[in-house]
Amino acid sequence: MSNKVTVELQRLPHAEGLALPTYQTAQAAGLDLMAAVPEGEPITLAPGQYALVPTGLAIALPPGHEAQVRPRSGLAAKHGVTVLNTPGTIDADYRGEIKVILINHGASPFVIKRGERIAQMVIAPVLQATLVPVATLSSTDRGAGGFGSTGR
Ligand SMILES: O=c1ccn([C@H]2C[C@H](O)[C@@H](COP(=O)(O)OP(=O)(O)OP(=O)(O)O)O2)c(=O)[nH]1
Ligand SMILES: [Mg+2]
Repeated sequence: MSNKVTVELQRLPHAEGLALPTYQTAQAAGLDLMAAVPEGEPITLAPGQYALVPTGLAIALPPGHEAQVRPRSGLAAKHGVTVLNTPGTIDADYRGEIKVILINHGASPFVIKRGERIAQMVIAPVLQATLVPVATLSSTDRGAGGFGSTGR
């Protein structure tokens, strides 16, 4: 089964000179996204602070797909930095710049320089539901049990 899909990519002027996002290994799920902040003007996130970080990229996904903006585990494990709205959703009809909402949950300021890999983007198929209102739902063993109903 092929897992390849073609996605149109537009590099905005402030992405000039930055490498294209790439899959870092043969079967990587995510394309690493780079910060397109101006050279010499890094963003510094104080502990607890968040910011919208530009990538300088826009895409046109095929209908029936989305892109998910996910954290990089290395930034989370080493610096406490993650994507605030993870997974961020890029809709197939969005043509604006992809931006990453990064938050610093760590104890030290985190500096984001131009070209730094800040997040990863996973392309995924999506289903759109046709909602059918009903009076009663089909019954199951679980029923309304949740939130730890099966034990700790
Ligand atoms: O991390 C993100 C999340 C979203 N977007 C862009 C692409 C997406 O298609 C659009 C809208 O995102 P979302 O639906 O999550 O935000 P919203 O607050 O519901 O805004 P809208 O009313 O524009 O849908 O913003 C990003 O660039 N980065
Ligand atoms: Mg929305």
